[in-house]
Amino acid sequence: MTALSQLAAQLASEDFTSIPIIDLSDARSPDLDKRKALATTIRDACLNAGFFYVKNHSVPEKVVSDVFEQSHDFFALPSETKRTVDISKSGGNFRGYMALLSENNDPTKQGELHEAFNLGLDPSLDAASHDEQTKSQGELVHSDNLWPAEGDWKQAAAFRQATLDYYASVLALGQSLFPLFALALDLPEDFFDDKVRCAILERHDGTVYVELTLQIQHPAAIMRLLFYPAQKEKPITEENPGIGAHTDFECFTILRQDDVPALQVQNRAGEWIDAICIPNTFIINIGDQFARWTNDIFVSTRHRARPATTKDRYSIPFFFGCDHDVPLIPPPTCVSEERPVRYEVMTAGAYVHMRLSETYTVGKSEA
Ligand SMILES: O=C(O)CCC(=O)C(=O)O
Ligand SMILES: [Fe+2]
Repeated sequence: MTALSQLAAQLASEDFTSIPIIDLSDARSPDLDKRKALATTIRDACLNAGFFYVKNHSVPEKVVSDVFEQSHDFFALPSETKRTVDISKSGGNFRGYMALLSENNDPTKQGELHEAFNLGLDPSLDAASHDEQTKSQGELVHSDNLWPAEGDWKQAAAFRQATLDYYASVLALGQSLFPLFALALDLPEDFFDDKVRCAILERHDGTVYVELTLQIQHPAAIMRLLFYPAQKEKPITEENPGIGAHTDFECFTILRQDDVPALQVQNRAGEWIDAICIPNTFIINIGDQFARWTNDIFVSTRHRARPATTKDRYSIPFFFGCDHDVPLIPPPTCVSEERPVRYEVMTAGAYVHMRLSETYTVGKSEA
């Protein structure tokens, strides 16, 4: 058995009652030993809870507060205005606005008490990813995002700018985690470089942008603004949760929550552990694509959102996958005699599309 496989078996059998907080200050340290030490703490979290907080993550707080402000204003718009960017107009591409009760992460339930605005990589950041060549891949089409028009909402341009600034900053954070995940898996630090092909550009004012070139055709990162309105008439129940119990689909999720608690993570004993709100942190959780790719060395853990019924809540999950054309072949360190390959190899795009189609009935009927 490989050392990693042995450790995975051990940590997957131990339970957790809290979620670790990991300091990312050493993520870009010139000292390899420091990067390795950080990767070890990340490894233990990925093999055990599948969830961890990160602090000192380099995303500017102003970028975060701006997008939350815009999110508040967007969801406060009249329903007709929000419907101008309804997901049904995205050609089966899961972009745009989703109204209350239009989603079911747990298919046994009756609709979820949140609204959402979904976006992916924007052509203004990467025109090349929207060309015909990309569309011919036939797996998951990267079409334009749906943005409110200035004629419908005078703040539309500021909304778009704040949302894209956040997207670019969190994309950069996500990309900076891949070398650490590689070290965590006993792989060369650059293992994921050709599987997540974005280059990060830092602007003189410190804003991080992402340089995307022609070869980057499948940047797979979907961000959602989520709004859980306070429920006075229709209380949050088992049947109508904020978000029902589920695992995420992509490699990992970078979640920012506001100060209204809701997120809970299920441990192996079946208990729901509160993922409390910790200022200036993001929560990272492993998704099913990474669990599958690593032959279940990394664990993808069930979670749900059950906000208090008396307060509005806002959160922003950012689902980071590898490029859609990459086949999910388990790396050699994740396979051993005792842990033979567990899953059929699919490309990342085919896998995510399959999972999205199961959850979003709107996207499915349009696809
Ligand atoms: O809003 C939250 O805290 C959790 C959101 C979530 O789990 C998801 O969107 O997958
Ligand atoms: Fe989730």
